[in-house]
Amino acid sequence: MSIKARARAKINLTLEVLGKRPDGYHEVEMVMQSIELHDYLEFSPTPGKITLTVEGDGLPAGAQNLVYRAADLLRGHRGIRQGASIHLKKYIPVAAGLAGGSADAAATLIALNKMWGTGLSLLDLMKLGERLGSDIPFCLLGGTALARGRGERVERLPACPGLGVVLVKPPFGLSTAHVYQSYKREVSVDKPDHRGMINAIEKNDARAICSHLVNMLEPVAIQLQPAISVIKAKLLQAGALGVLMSGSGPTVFGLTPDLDTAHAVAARYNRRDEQVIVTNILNTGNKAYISCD
Ligand SMILES: C[C@@](CO)(OP(=O)(O)O)[C@H](O)COP(=O)(O)OP(=O)(O)OC[C@H]1O[C@@H](n2ccc(N)nc2=O)[C@H](O)[C@@H]1O
Ligand SMILES: Nc1ncnc2c1ncn2[C@@H]1O[C@H](COP(=O)(O)OP(=O)(O)O)[C@@H](O)[C@H]1O
Repeated sequence: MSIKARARAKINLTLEVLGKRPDGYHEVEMVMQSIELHDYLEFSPTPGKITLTVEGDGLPAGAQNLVYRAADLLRGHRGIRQGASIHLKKYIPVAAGLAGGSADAAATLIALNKMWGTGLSLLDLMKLGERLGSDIPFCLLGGTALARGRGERVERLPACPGLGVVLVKPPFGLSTAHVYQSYKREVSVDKPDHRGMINAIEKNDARAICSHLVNMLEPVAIQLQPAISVIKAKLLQAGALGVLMSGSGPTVFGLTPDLDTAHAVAARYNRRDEQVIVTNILNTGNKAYISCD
């Protein structure tokens, strides 16, 4: 039986850096949100080994790819002898602050747990996934969530309203490690008001959500790549209700009341060499965020 999965991207509605940890990571607190934009993955059983083919974006198809590493991790964890042939079709921009790699790894854990019958719970998979990246536990849970620790301690929040999202990805990547290493507390914005953001979400208040958008990594990313602040200004000019850089960047997202308005904002956006993608906040109720069929 083959399994098809959608690996959804994420944006950060708030991101607070609380300080450096002894293990070299930074303590963070952030409100994270799944969006419809997704990669496609297809899994088929094969005897013995793991093979991966990748369509789009010059990504490694070998053991460096997070899809391969997630499959290998699950196999080793449960002493599996079975193999898998995996095809990945990329749509999420790479090294963009949208957790595309983490989303693919999360989808791989869910799909192979099903195909191989390893029987791990979602919590087991989240525990296993955090070894591969701080965003993987969130990508496994999906929806609207509060993340703490280095990002691996996630708890579900009330669902964010289905707003439109315009993503603008400049023609360069930003390494998550480099942005965190360059972070300086003094060069930052005020701390986010997570509780205020959560109240705005509970009230379905799009304007209040936009007024609470704060990412403490944004100033250092803008120091590294000033084009990010130009993109923010152009997105507001095009009619977005609120704008923010996602995660460690460089992608900037603009929020709109609905998907149609997001298409109108994208059409008005004065693009140069940026990639512009229209999508929406994703809420699937109590259905899984990683759809496997
Ligand atoms: C399992 C790994 C790491 O040991 O294998 P290698 O790739 O190093 O072999 C994976 O890359 C997985 O790396 P991990 O570092 O967890 O990935 P991410 O969570 O995306 O973080 C990338 C980098 O950003 C910085 N970072 C990230 C999150 C955070 N809360 N604070 C940080 O300082 C750290 O320098 C971290 O190394
Ligand atoms: N399947 C994958 N998709 C995207 N990036 C991947 C994948 N596998 C490994 N990577 C590597 O992981 C790093 C982080 O990618 P990604 O998760 O897209 O960035 P971000 O965490 O900024 O959203 C990139 O340097 C990329 O080379």
